[in-house]
This record gives sequence, C-alpha cells and structure tokens, in this order.
Amino acid sequence: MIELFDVTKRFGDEIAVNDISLRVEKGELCALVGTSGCGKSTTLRMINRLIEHSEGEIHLDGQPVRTFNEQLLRRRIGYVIQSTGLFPHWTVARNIGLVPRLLKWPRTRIRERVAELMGLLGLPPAEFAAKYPHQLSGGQAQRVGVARALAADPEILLMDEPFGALDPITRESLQHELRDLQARLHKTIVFVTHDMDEALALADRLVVMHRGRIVQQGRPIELLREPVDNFVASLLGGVERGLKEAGLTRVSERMLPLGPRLLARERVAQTAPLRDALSMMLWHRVDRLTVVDDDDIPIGELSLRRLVGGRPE
Ligand SMILES: Nc1ncnc2c1ncn2[C@@H]1O[C@H](COP(=O)(O)OP(=O)(O)OP(=O)(O)O)[C@@H](O)[C@H]1O
Repeated sequence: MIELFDVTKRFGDEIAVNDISLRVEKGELCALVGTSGCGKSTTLRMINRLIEHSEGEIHLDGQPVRTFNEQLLRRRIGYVIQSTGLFPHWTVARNIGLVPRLLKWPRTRIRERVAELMGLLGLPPAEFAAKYPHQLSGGQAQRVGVARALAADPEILLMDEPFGALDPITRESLQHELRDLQARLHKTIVFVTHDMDEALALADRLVVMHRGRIVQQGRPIELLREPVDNFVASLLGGVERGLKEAGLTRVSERMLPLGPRLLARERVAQTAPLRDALSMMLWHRVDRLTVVDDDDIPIGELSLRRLVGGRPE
C-alpha cells in the first residue's frame, strides 16, 4: 500500500505538488491524469525518492519512505518510463537482469527469471535475448522496459507514460497485457498518462490533478458520472463522457433474457462494452442485437432503449 499525507514539493519558489493526499491499496492500479505540468511525474518520482518531497509524509506499507535506504527502496519499486531507459550496449537479457544482478542473485536464478519474464511479455528468448535495444521496435523495447521493472518481483510499479510513444494498436495490446499481468500478479501500480481512454481502461482509481493539487479521485465510472467541476468534466471527455461511460459498462449488465421474438441477426458478445454494441447498432442501422456467450450461443437480447438505460419494453 502507498499513502501520501499532505505532500508538497517545491522547486525553489515554484510549488509543483501542493498538499496532496492519496492512498493506493495493494493490488490497485491508480492512474494520475491532468494537464501538462500539473505535477504527475513529480508525484510519481517522490514515491521512489528520485525526487525528495518538501513537506508531508509518504508511506509504503506504513513505513515512511524517508527511512528507507534510497538504493534499496528503488530496487523494491519497479519504474518504467516512456523512453525505456534501456542501456544501449547491453543485450535485452542483460538489461532485464539488471536489478537481480544488483541484488546479487545467483546466476542461474537470474537466467531463469529473465527467461520467465521474456515469456510473460511475449518476447521469445531464442529470438530476443541476445538483441540490443536499437534492434527492437518501440513496442518491443517497452516490453523489455516492463520486464526489467518486474525482474526482482517488486510489489510496486511506477509507470510514467510507459506507452506514450507507441502507435494506437501496439498501445492497446500493451494495455491488455498490463491488465492481464495485473490480474495475475496483483502489483500495486501508479500510472501516469495523458491518454484519458488509457486511464479509463486501466485504472481502478483515477486521480485528476490540476496545478499541483488533486481535484478529484475515485473509480473511473464515479468521476465520469459525477465530475466535481467543469475542468474534470472536460478532461474526462466533455460531451463524449456518455460514450466513455458506455465503454466501461458491459453488455451483460443491460441485456434482457431471450424473449419470444425472432433472434436479431447481428450478434454481440456479453462481455463487450456497451459502446461496441451502440457502434454496431449505428453501423448496421438496427435497434436490437442478439447477445451471445463465449461459445457464440445466444443468451439474451439488447435493445437500443435498454442500451441507453431506458425502461424495459
Ligand atoms: N527538477 C525540476 N526543477 C524545477 N522545476 C521542476 C522540476 N521538475 C518539475 N518541475 C516543475 O514542476 C511542475 C510539475 O512538473 P511535472 O513534470 O511533475 O508535471 P507533469 O504533470 O508530469 O507534466 P507533463 O504531463 O507535461 O509530463 C512543472 O511546472 C515543472 O516545470
């Protein structure tokens, strides 16, 4: 668990982070969003003490970070940044094994761990272990960055715009992988992003910052439904908030059981977001879809009226 109590950071006269309090539970993914320069990266870097906070307290599992040895603290916390920070003259395997080597793990254990992580992140060792960073695509280099951050099995991962430089398709696939990893490994993650869709898709807790302060935090759906002010509303998508909310709600939450009517021709998966169902209705110019389970068996139907949250007909 990560806790910030009334934390402030000053650079000279400038207040970069202004009296923020935040609690990230174990296993939670917390996304920090806000306009450029609002203090997101500074907040992240105060947690692993790349930047020292000026006032307040930051605790990891109840212990103030100031009391940790800095090196040991950073080895306990994985850190992933947009530019990856890989060492260019080291192979992929050596880059991933960096922290376990610093921790003086036995060689065979490091080798096994590196191979395990490469498998986990879809980088077959036979193909990638001996490559150098310049021989990788942007997406592959980011995977290596994530593997390196996970190497010593840290409980906490700090990720600063980790997928910022990637094309939308690679980005989405890494977001899926991160979500799968999170479901399996239960890391506590603080994630900085400029991309609201990314934040909404990944976050358990969404934190909106503005000029060094936290203006609102909560579950993404809560912020979408009840933004505290116009700034939060517009950051979260303005008039598109309805679509973004539909992106967070599953078809199964609105569908009705199969009725006596004929099955609608177009089918949608029960696990799909309502947004996809709406898009299908618009595309096919229909107002009813058949809902199917994972085996493509019809289990219900979704009408446009139900989709928008109207009363069942
Ligand atoms: N080392 C530093 N020295 C002086 N000022 C700094 C330093 N690092 C950050 N700042 C200032 O602190 C404020 C917050 O910066 P920070 O990088 O945390 O913002 P951010 O929200 O991550 O921005 P962006 O989204 O553009 O990356 C900015 O005004 C920045 O100029």
